[in-house]
Amino acid sequence: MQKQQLTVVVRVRPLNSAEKARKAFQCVFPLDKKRVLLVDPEKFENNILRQNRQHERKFEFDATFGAVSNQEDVHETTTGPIIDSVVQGFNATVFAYGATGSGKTFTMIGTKERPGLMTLMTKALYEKLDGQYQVLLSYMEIYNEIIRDLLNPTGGDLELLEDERGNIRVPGLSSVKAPNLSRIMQILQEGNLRRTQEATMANKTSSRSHALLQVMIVKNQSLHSKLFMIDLAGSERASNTQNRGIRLKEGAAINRSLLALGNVINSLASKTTKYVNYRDSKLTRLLKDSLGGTAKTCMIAHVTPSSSNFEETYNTLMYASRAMNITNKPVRNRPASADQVYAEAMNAIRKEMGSQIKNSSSISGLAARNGLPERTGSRSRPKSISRNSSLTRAPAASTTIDRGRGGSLFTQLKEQYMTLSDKQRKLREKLMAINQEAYSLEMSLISKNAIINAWEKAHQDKTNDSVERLKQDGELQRVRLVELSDQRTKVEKALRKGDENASGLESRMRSLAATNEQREVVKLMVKMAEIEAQKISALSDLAIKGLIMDRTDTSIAKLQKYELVADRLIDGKLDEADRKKLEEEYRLIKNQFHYHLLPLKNIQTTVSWNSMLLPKINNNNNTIIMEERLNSASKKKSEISLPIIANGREKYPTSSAESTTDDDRVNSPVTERLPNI
Ligand SMILES: Nc1ncnc2c1ncn2[C@@H]1O[C@H](COP(=O)(O)OP(=O)(O)OP(=O)(O)O)[C@@H](O)[C@H]1O
Repeated sequence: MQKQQLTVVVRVRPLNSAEKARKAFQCVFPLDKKRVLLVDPEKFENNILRQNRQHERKFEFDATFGAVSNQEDVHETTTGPIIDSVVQGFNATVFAYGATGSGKTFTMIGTKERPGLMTLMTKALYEKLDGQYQVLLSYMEIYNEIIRDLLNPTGGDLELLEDERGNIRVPGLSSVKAPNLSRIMQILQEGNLRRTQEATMANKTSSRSHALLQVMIVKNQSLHSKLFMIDLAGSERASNTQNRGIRLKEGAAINRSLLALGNVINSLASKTTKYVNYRDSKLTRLLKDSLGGTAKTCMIAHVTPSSSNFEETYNTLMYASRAMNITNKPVRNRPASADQVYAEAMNAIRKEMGSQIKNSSSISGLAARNGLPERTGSRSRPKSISRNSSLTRAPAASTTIDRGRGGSLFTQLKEQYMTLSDKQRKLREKLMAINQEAYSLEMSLISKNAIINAWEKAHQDKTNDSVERLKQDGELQRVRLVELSDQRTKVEKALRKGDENASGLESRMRSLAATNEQREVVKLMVKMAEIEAQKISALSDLAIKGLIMDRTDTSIAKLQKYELVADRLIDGKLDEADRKKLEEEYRLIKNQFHYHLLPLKNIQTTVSWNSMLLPKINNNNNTIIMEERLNSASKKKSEISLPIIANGREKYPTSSAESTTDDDRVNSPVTERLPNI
C-alpha cells in the first residue's frame, strides 16, 4: 500500500465589481503554475509601527489557477487524472474549500455556459467507462448538521451510520441510475435547485450547506469505485457577512463543521498528533475515508484576490499548505467479482481439472503415466473399452494410439458438459438478478400500498399529489414485476431443461469413463457445477440480506429520531404550540417507522422470489436455511412497535399487533407530509 499526499491546488477568482466599488485592490498574485504570492494590504498603509513586519508570503501548491484560468484548465490539470484512478477502481474525493464568495460553487457546479467540475468529471467518467459499468448518483446536503437528500426532497432528515467495518453509510439516501450524460445533468440541476442558498452581504448566492455528490460505479452488481464531489459551504466571519438571526446560526453551524474539518486537517498534517477526531461533525465523519484514508483526494482551495478579504485568504492558504502534508493510502476496491478468493479457488480447480482432462483425453499419455503400455481395441464398441479395460489385459506390442470413438466421445461429452455448465451458471446469475430486483420492488410496493390505503381510509375522496405519485410509481412497479415474473418463468424453464441435459450427459460420461482418471474428471466436473450453483445461491442470499439490512438500518435511524422526539415530549417543558408541532412530528416518524418496517414483517411473501432453483446452502447439514433465517429475522422485527405518547407519557400497546392495526394508523393518520419509504 503506497502512501500518497493529498493533491492541493488553489484557484484565485477575478476581482468582482462590488470589490472594485469598495476600492479593494488585488492582494493575491499567481506567480507561475504552482506558486502564489500574498501581499498584506498593510504594506501600503505606511504604518511605522508595523514597518518591520513581513508583508509578503509565497505559497507553493500542486497547481495554482488565476483569474484567466477556465473550468476546463482546472479539470484537465487536477481532476482529470483522478477520473483515471476511479476507472481503475480507486475511491476518490474532490472538495472545494474556501471563504464565502471565493468561488467554490462556481468551480464545482458552475453555470449553464461554464459547467463546473461535477459535470466535467462525470462527463469524463462516461467517456472512459464501457457498457459493463453502471453509474448511480446520490446527492445530499448537510445543512445545520442535518443531512438531506437533494434527489428526494420528501425523504426527511437522514442519519449517518457506521457499520462494523467502520464504513460510514447514510441509510435511506436515494441513488439514481444515470444511464447517460443528459440524465446526469438533469439530476444535478434538480438537486442544485433544492440546495439551501441565501443571499448574504458577502455573496448574493451563498450556499448555506455542504453539497456532496456521490457517483458510484457498479460492475457485476458490486461496487467498483466511488467518487465524492463536494462543494463546501463557505467559512465566514460574522462581521464580514453582517449576518443576523437564522443566517448567523447557519454561519455558526457551517463554521463548526469547517472547524472540525480544520482540526482533522491539522491532526493529520501534524507529525506528532496520533489521534484524529472525525466525530465532531457529520462532514468530517463522511470525509473519514477521504482524509487520511484509502481514497485519492484533491482539495481545491479558493480565494478572492481582494484586499478586503486578506485575512480569510491568508487562513485558507495556510490551511491548504497544511493539507499538503496529509497522506492517504489509496487502495483499489476489490475486483467486481464479489468473491475474489472464491474465484481464485475456482480457477485453481479449473486449471487442475484442465490438465487432468487434457491428460485423460490422451490415452497414450495416461497409459504412459501409469507405466502401462498403450492398448489397441475395438473402435466399434466404445463401452467395451471401459468394461474390458485393456489396462487389466495382457499388453499388446502395438504402439498405435487408440483415438477411437470411445475416447473421442468422452471428450466430446466432457466439452458439451462444460459448455452446458457455463450456460447454467449464466442462467442462475440471471435468475439471481431477477429475484433481487423483484424482491426490492415487492418491499417497496408493500410500503407504498399500505401508505395509499391508510391515506384513502383517513382522507376518503381527498387527493394529494404525493399519493398520486405513489400510485403511479406503484403501477410502474407492478408492471415491472409482471415482466420479471415472465422472465423468471422462461429462465426457470431453461434451467430445468439444462439440469436434465446435464444429468443425461453425466450418466453417459460415467458409463464411458474407462479409467480412474476419467471417472475422477467426471466427478470433478459435476462437483464444480454444484459449487458454481451454490456460490450463486450464497451471493443471492447475501444480496437479499443486504437489502434487508439497508431497510433495517433506515428503520433504526428512524427509531433513533423517534427517541429524540419522544424524549422531548416526555420532558414536557414545552409550550402548547411547540408541543403540538412536536406531536405532529412524532406521529410522522412513527408512521415512517411503521411503513418502513412493514416489508420486513411480510418477508414470507417476498422471499419466494429467492428460493426458485437456487440450491439451498448447507441444507443437508441441518443448518438453518435461508427462509428460516429470514423468518426468524422478521419475527424479531414484528415484535418491535412504538409506544403511543399521550399527555407526555409513553403507553405501550398491549400486544405487538396492536400498533399495526388499521385503528392505530387512523389514530396517527398519514399526514400531509407523506413518510418516505
Ligand atoms: N473563476 C471565476 N470566474 C468568474 N466568476 C467567478 C469565479 N469564481 C467565482 N465567480 C463568481 O463569484 C461569485 C461568488 O462565487 P461562488 O458563489 O461560487 O462562491 P462560494 O465560494 O461558493 O460562496 P459561498 O460559500 O458563500 O457559497 C459568483 O457570482 C461567481 O459567479
